[in-house]
Amino acid sequence: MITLEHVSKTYRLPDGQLEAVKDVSLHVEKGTVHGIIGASGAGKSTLLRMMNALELPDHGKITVIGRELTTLPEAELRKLRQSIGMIFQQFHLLNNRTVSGNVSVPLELAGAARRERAERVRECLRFVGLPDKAKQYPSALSGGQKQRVAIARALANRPDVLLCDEPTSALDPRTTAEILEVLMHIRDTLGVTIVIVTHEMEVVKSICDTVSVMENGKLSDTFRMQQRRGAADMSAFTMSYREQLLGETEGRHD
Ligand SMILES: Nc1ncnc2c1ncn2[C@@H]1O[C@H](COP(=O)(O)OP(=O)(O)OP(=O)(O)O)[C@@H](O)[C@H]1O
Repeated sequence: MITLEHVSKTYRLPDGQLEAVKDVSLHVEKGTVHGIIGASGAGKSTLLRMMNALELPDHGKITVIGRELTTLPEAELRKLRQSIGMIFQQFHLLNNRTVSGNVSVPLELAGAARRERAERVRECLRFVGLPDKAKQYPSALSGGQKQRVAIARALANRPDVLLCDEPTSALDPRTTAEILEVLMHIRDTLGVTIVIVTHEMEVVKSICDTVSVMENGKLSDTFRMQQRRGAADMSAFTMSYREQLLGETEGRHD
């Protein structure tokens, strides 16, 4: 569903350049949740943003839903982006539009008719459990409710892929668990392929089928979560992400 082949990205800065992503290759299978975990500045968000061409790589090939993003003309890229939803840590809702208005935005951009939009907005708000908030403005909602609205907006155009950039980092543990439930429901009932960038181990443990670890712009490890065994009795400071998540060190999955 998503394939990256030898992808690199360098940012040009006033005083030099910064290699944010270095020669990354990765395959995410259809209908799975793939986690990208790693320290701050490792390049996780940059990698995610390249999966819908919000950032373009300097080198390498990115294929999403069978289309090579790196060679698509802008008009086709815009169309393909309708099949790739995205949610963010800070929700990015429009404060001057109601909940319904926010969910309606991608449908308006896609040229959907008013009646079809209204029906789809209702469906999406029901899906995320907020049918009664349609007429509220974002300022009247809790963080968890705002993220549900952002998820409803991301689902409006029936995407095949959902990209999540630290979706629970601004939320408390209980609300985090609720949002992760919604994401699992999306994978299980809609078959959407989900990529989730996080620095929270618990998020990966709860919902990821496969995981990549990013360090200094490179993928240092990729593995499946069902290889999980007993928790190792080691300090989190000396254990690799793989050991902390799986309690073992074998079984590389590329
Ligand atoms: N638009 C940009 N211009 C210049 N440098 C950037 C830009 N975006 C990111 N960077 C730099 O690239 C590196 C990787 O950043 P990125 O946000 O991808 O990492 P991250 O792992 O997602 O970090 P965090 O968890 O803190 O969000 C960092 O050093 C960052 O400062």
